[in-house]
Amino acid sequence: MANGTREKWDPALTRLLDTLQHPSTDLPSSEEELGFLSRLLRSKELHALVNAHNAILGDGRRYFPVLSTSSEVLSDVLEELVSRQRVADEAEELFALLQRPHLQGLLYSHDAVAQKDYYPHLPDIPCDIEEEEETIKIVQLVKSNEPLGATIKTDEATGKIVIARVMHGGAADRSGLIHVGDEVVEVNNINVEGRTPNDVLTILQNSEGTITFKLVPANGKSGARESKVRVRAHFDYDSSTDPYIPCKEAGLDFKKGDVLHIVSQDDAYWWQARREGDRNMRAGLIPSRALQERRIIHDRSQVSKNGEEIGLCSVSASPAVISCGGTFPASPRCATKPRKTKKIIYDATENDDFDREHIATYEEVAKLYPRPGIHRPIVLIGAPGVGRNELKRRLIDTDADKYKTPTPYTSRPMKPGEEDGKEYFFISREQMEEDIEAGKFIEYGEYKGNLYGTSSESVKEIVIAGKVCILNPHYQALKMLRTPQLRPYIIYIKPPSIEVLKETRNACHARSTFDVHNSRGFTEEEFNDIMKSASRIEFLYDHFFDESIVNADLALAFNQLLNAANRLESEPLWVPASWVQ
Ligand SMILES: Nc1ncnc2c1ncn2[C@@H]1O[C@H](COP(=O)(O)OP(=O)(O)OP(=O)(O)O)[C@@H](O)[C@H]1O
Repeated sequence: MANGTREKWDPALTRLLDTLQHPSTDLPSSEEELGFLSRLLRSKELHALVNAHNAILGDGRRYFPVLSTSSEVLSDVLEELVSRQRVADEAEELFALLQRPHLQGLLYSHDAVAQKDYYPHLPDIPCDIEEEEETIKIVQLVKSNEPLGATIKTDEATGKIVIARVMHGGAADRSGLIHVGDEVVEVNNINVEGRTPNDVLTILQNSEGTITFKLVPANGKSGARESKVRVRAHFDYDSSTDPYIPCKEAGLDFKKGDVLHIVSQDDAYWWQARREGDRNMRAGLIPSRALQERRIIHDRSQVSKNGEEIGLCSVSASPAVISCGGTFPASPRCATKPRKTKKIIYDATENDDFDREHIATYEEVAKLYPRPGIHRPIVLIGAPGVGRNELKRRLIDTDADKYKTPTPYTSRPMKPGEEDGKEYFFISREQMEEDIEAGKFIEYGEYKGNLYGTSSESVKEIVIAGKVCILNPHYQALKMLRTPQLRPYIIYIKPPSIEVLKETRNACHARSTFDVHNSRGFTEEEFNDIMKSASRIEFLYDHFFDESIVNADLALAFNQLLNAANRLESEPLWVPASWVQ
């Protein structure tokens, strides 16, 4: 190695290398050991590590992270950039750079270190310590208005008071000194042996200034790692009405559709979460998926047994005994089916659409950034007659070159004046049956002895051509459409109240879609059918909807649809996590 090169290296390593060249009795004697040591000391990797170490610690300064949420800042910047990509080349380049997995990985690692997201180490217990002697840590916190962010319980086995839970981002967590399982020995010099958690609470409430805990550290520290998981909630949660939450003040309320950042899933029954976008660092408690599923199953079984809420199902859980309660809406399965006079009749069996064996609690989601030239299909779902065709037609009218709807297939013979591929693709019944069997149709049905259907291929073709595919399929087609390949944006067209429905439709002389010839208005019974169908669809599929639009005033509803279509092109939106992997 030339001296010139070596000079740039760490002086201590260079000295060591020099020593190796003049072996003394203190050094390993075998050629093999000397060779190994010399190769190790010359390796670039070791020198890079030493240089990094020196750069961080060498000048005696201590470094602190400027922020510990750089990956969240990254998401914000991406969101800002997404609409400006076309403004400047630099913006487009930055957008592409920030989406690179290496850069995102680097920022995640930075945040993990900044959040001290690694295994905490306490000093080793000296070897000569007496068997009976325990290591005690003394933690002093200044009392403020902020909750401590920890819960305590009596350990069932030992009867001692222990830390049951530490809320991510709370005061206890930020101290880095209080961990789940730590035994509380003294609070403000008061021995708490034999006391209850409530006694400890009273001591804490009566104390002023600083609070001093004497704790016996737990043996195995629970990992403080903050997860990156985001979920969309499919139910409303109000902690104030939940009698089984271990600590009411720590509960996090949310509404169906809210996106939550799950920071800890350490506890099987109570997760810790923040509402996405909420910069409040303290996490709150929410029921875990397992707990919520149990509650739903229990509620359903009670509804089907008695039709009303009764009793509680106890689930023994740490740190509390958790039970389930609540009522479940009566199944709208009894809804009268709308008369089937439309051309395309969905052919699935009744049982197929009863999709609630799937229990909707939380769905893991991730942000999908729009990419120029690749448009997500827009799917309008709703009760027959609610106005989906009307809205679709209006959207296509705004730009017929951009918004396209797939041409349906039929087995009926072509009529004079018709063109293959214009109104329909005309194929033989045998061919169509074969394709249906092979799962090539997203929906299909039979009318007056002829088959009609929409093929998945024709949807894909529109997407590949860089157009926005707009569909208004039967709701049973949702499961086939909601795939990572198509990534549809599902808009539910909701009817207004029955009074407003009648009023708006009658005022515009709306044509009934239940009538084969579309020659008359909706009847009283048909209005009722629209409402019943709507509640059935909501019950079965509302966890699939990205957005709902109430179709009362047509112009207003259309405006909302147009806004949604524009948003799809310009904003990152939450989608099932599996779609972005
Ligand atoms: N908000 C509204 N106010 C008044 N009339 C409306 C409104 N929305 C739709 N309509 C009218 O209601 C009738 C039925 O609408 P449309 O054909 O769009 O229903 P659809 O949901 O597509 O039904 P289907 O699924 O059975 O084909 C049409 O005459 C349409 O113009």
